[in-house]
Amino acid sequence: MASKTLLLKPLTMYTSQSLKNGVIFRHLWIPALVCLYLTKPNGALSASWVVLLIQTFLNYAITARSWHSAHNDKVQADQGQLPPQYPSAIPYLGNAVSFAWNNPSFLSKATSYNGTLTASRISFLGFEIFAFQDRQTIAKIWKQSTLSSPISIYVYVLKYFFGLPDDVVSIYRADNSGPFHKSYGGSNVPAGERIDHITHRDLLQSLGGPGRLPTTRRYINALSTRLEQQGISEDWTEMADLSEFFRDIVGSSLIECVFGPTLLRLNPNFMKDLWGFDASVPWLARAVPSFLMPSVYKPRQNCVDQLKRWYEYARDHFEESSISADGDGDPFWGSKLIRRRQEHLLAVPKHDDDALARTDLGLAWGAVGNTIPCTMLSVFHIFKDPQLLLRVRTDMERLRRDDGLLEVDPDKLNKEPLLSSIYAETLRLYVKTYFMVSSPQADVHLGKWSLPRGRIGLMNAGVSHMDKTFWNSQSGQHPVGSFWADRFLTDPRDPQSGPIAPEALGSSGVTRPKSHGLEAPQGTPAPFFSMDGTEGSWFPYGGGHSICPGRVLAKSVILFTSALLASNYDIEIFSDKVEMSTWRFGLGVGELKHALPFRIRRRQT
Ligand code: HEM
Repeated sequence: MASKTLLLKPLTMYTSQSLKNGVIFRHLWIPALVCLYLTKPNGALSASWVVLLIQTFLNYAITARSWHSAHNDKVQADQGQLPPQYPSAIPYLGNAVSFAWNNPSFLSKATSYNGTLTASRISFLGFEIFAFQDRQTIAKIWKQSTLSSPISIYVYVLKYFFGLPDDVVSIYRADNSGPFHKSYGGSNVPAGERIDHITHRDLLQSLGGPGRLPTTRRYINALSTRLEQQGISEDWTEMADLSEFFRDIVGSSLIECVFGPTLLRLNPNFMKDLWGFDASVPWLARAVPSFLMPSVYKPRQNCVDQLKRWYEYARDHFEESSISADGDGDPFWGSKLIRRRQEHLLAVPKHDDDALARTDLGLAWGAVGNTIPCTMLSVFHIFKDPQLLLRVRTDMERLRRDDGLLEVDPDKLNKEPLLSSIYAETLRLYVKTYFMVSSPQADVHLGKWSLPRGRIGLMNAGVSHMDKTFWNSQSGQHPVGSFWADRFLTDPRDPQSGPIAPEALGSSGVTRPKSHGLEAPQGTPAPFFSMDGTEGSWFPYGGGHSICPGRVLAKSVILFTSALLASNYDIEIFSDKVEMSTWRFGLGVGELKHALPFRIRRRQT
């Protein structure tokens, strides 16, 4: 009896569930076509088309009905249910066409209901993706230790973006031990093959830990030297494109502060090839084979060859005494981070110079890919608004009087309220990265929704960054799609100020940002910068343990470059707007559709 119940229960559950979800009705075309085939009436072909058309309509109606009812049914906040399926007409194909055709607009539609961000299951080509965009769920995702390892996405990126050979990728694929010091329970990956942990430990210590300040100081020196070398005088110099200027001057300075001056001295074309690689990334991400587009693969190979040449030279010339007094920099390897990667990554099985060069290409691209366009866009907005430029210059005058700009403590600069707000607003407006998470071992409960074991969860920063119900627009004066330098400033005297819309405050525990003692020293309640409450809505760097390890360095680069240019130069940009293409949607900052011609001169002092 018991065994009969055990057998029948899943069957009846499946049938009633299937009826409820309309699964049975979605496959009526199969018996209909079989009947047509067996009876072969006149006009069978046209009748088959009619059957398929009716079925398409029926499918759409059924999935749309369950999509609406899932959102209209009262769901308890902590129920942990599967997100509803986004309506689609054709089984197997699912939402593939809309997803590929206009990805940004499809994703926005598929993850909102009645103007509120939500979650949905998007199906295509037999696959199912769990798209989460509501801020409560995203904030929960960042806190889940089981979703901390980016290894599943790493495997794809290393293979397709950087061309890591399969035998090396297999080491990453086999590593289920997680990024933490202690392996995940159940994992028996040997310590020397814990590539997730080995990579992250060095990145976190060098970019977020003791290595961050020396690296930032090297950036400050490299940038100011490069700008001096441009020979920009007090007379205007015209240049063809602000983006090119930043890629060259700011990009080289950032690469130099991590990889040292020798890489660029030995390989004068490295930056050109690195940006060539950056332009190829959307093709590589779509796995376009090299025999169809060999030109897409050329800059990547050039970068790898140049990195390998540099390794040989640095090995021949580096000595312990080359390390600078701060214990971090050296002229050959550039930084402790690179020395550690040489030591630790080459010790991992299957890793040789070629494999290391491909992961170092990842580090170089990770450093400049988003930082440089964001720095350029911050500077664009500052110089396009004379009032804003004046405010930044006034703030920098104060800082200059206290410390001098080149000697400024990077952590002190990073606390400047107006510059910080410009930085946060630039990233909000332009960074549209996709994030994927997966839990290989267990289902994950995310409050209202859940993510089953082994399934892929997807979030897009761009969708959340444009959430009209969350971001403060001061009653529509500063729409979410426009740049507003003060969006992230909270004025204690103005209840309408701050990053979060007053109507969104109070909902689901979101409160008005607190000053954390950042008021002006005289005790006047001056506007302060705070990101409090924006955790599930502002995530250009991702979140949780796999959050970008270079984020504080990136902020220093953006703030210092903006401060230096605003203080020492006049820049006139001959274009009033920036138009981004959607070709790179999901891969970080979009690509500008046009050049930004400008002129520059040194300010008279
Ligand atoms: C505005 C600038 C930047 C943005 C928007 C950005 C964004 C990101 C994002 C979204 C990720 C993936 C996080 C995840 O997997 O969840 C990432 C990873 C990474 N970023 Fe950044 N990043 C920036 C600047 C930098 C800088 C300046 C560096 C270093 C010098 C850097 C180094 C890295 C590295 C090494 C990784 C891979 C970390 C890993 O192994 O998981 N990034 N970044």
